[in-house]
Amino acid sequence: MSETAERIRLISSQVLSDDWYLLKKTTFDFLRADGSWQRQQRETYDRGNGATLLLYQLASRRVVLVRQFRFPAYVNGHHGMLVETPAGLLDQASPEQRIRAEAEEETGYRVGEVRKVFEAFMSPGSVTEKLYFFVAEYDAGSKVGQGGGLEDEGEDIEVMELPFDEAMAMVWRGEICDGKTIMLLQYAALHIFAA
Ligand SMILES: Nc1nc2c(ncn2[C@@H]2O[C@H](COP(=O)(O)OP(=O)(O)O[C@H]3O[C@H](CO)[C@@H](O)[C@H](O)[C@@H]3O)[C@@H](O)[C@H]2O)c(=O)[nH]1
Ligand SMILES: [Mg+2]
Repeated sequence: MSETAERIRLISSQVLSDDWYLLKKTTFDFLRADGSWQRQQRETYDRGNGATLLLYQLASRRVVLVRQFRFPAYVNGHHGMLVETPAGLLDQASPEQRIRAEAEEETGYRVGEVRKVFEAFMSPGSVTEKLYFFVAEYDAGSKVGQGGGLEDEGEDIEVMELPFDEAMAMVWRGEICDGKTIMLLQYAALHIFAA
């Protein structure tokens, strides 16, 4: 049992929305550090887990990113066209299996070996999702299709191959403002493209 199992007593759980993904409200008692029990309620948004990948080419010092419209960012004041590392929800597959398929679907690059570099909860106060982060090297022969995503799922993805230094400059200029993408680019700055 985990160290917190004895500190949590589930009281009830209510499904608020079960449409595309699952939103629940759960009531539980939590044993505080001072030994007292406190009743709390939390909403959790469950979309399953996901995986993302930074495609990089060492010799040319380039990376492959994707650009697509993200409605939730749009409703929060952004123009909505986010530049990101390719990513997808796991849908019951393993993270490695899924990221290979997703990378090819979104970018047109078929990757060989992928390396997992870390796992992270991206919004642990409300979203249950854990994201698995990968990196993989590509070369000219890796490009097997156009990418672009699945039109019937509403995906309309532009593939961008650009110098790594330009991608980092886009982070500093605020033009790349997606968390997973910044994390993988910074990983690359430290461990892949470090001078
Ligand atoms: N109809 C409908 N479609 C939806 C809805 N929400 C998402 N979709 C569609 O569901 C598909 C999910 O595509 P994926 O490529 O599997 O996932 P993703 O949206 O790219 O998510 C990835 O990035 C997220 C943001 O960084 C990550 O949170 C997630 O883990 C994953 O890595 C997309 O076609 C998206 O438009 C919805 O409420 N309704
Ligand atoms: Mg995606």
